[in-house]
Amino acid sequence: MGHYGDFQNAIYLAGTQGIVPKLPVDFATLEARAKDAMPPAVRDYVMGGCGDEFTQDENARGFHRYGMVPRMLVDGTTRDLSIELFGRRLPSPIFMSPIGVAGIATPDGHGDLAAAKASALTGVPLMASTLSNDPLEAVYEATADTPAWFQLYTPRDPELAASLVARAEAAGYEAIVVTLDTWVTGWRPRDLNAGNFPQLKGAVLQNYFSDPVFQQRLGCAPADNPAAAIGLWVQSFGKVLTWSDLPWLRSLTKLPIVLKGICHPDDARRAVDAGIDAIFCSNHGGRQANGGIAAIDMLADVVAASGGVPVLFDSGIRSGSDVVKALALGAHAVGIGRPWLYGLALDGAEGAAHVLRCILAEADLLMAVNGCPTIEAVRAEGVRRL
Ligand SMILES: Cc1cc2nc3c(=O)[nH]c(=O)nc-3n(C[C@H](O)[C@H](O)[C@H](O)COP(=O)(O)O)c2cc1C
Ligand SMILES: O=C(O)C(=O)c1ccccc1
Repeated sequence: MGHYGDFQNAIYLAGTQGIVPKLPVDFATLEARAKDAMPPAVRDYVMGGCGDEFTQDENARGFHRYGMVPRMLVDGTTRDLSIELFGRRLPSPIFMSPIGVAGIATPDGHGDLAAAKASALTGVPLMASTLSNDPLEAVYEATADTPAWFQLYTPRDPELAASLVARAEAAGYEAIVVTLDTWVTGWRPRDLNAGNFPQLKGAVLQNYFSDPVFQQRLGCAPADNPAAAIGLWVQSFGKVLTWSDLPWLRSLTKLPIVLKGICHPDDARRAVDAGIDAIFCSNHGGRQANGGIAAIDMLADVVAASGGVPVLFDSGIRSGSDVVKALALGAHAVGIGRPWLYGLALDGAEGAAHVLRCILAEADLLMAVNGCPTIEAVRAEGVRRL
C-alpha cells in the first residue's frame, strides 16, 4: 500500500523553493543524460542490443499499440498497488530486473551494492544478477529489509551451479530466477565494433571468483592468476538447458523457481506443467535475438497459457504507464531494466531510487485518474489494442 503519487507533490513543493529534481523524471531525458555520463565501454554494452536493434526498439514501441480507457466517478482517493508474490506481500508490482554490468556502471565499481541500496530505499525487490562485481552475499546484505531474488546463469559445471544456488538460498534470497536465453551471446554490433565484452576483462565475475567450487577447480586464488580465472569462467558459462534439466534444477533448492525468457505460450504451458513457480516473459530487452516480436505483444498469450501461475514481465518498460499496461495485459509483476541502470550511472543508489520512484508515482497517479485504484481493477478494465 503506498501513496507513490506523493512523490509528485514533493517535487512541486521543492520547486516553490527553487529546487528542481537532480535527475529528469522522464525516460528520454534520462537516457540522453546517461548516454553522456557513461564510459563508452559501459554505454555501448548497456544501450546496445542485437542486430540493428529492431526488436529492442519494438519492445518500447510496442506499448504504443495499447491504450487504456479512463473510468470516471470511481473513488480513487487511496490506491493499492501491492501484490502477493512468493508468499510475500510486496508494496508495489515492480521489481529491478537483473543487470549484469551494474557493478561497473558506477565509478567505484560497486554498482551492485548501489543497486541493492536503491532496492532498500524504495522497497522494490532486486533480482540480483549472477554477473556481479560484489559477491551475492554482500549484495543481499545491502538490500536490507526488502526481499531479493537471485538470477542464475546456470554454469555448465553442475557442482558450481549447485554451489551458487546454495549460496543464494543461504544468503536469504527468496527465489531463483533461471535465465534461459543467454547460454550463447547474441550478435551485438555495438560491442563487436568496439571489440568490447566486459566479462572477458574480468569485470562482474565476483560470484565465480568468490565461489569455493570455482576456486577448487581453478586450483588457486583467482587474484593469483586472473587470466586463468577468466578462462575458467569462459569454459564454465552458459549451460545449454533443455526441458530434461528442470528436475535437476528443482533438486537444487526449496525456493520458488522462475524461468526467465519465455515468450511462447506453448513454452509457458510446458513450464507450468513441469511445476515451475513463475514464468518470466521477457526477450532480454532485445539483447539476445533481433527480428523478434515485441515482448509485450506476447504477454497476453503467455498469461493465458500459464493457468494462473504468476507471469513476470520485462522488456521495454520505460514509464509508469508501461507498467500499468503490462498489468492490464495480465502481468503479475513488472521488471524495470535499463531505466534503473541509467539512474544508477548518473547518481548511484539515489539515482536508481529516483527512477523507480518516478515510475511508481506515474503508475499510481494514472490508476487514480483512470478510476482503477487497485491492480484487480486495472486487470478487469484491460487495454484496447490500437
Ligand atoms: C546491460 C544489461 C545487462 C543485463 N544483464 C542481465 C543479466 O545479468 N541477467 C539477466 O537475466 N538479464 C540481464 N539483462 C536483461 C534484463 O534483465 C532485462 O530483461 C532487460 O533489460 C529488459 O529490457 P529493457 O531494459 O530494455 O526494458 C541485462 C540487460 C542489460 C541492459
Ligand atoms: O549482457 C547481457 O544482457 C547479459 O546478460 C549477458 C551475460 C553474459 C553473456 C552474455 C550476455
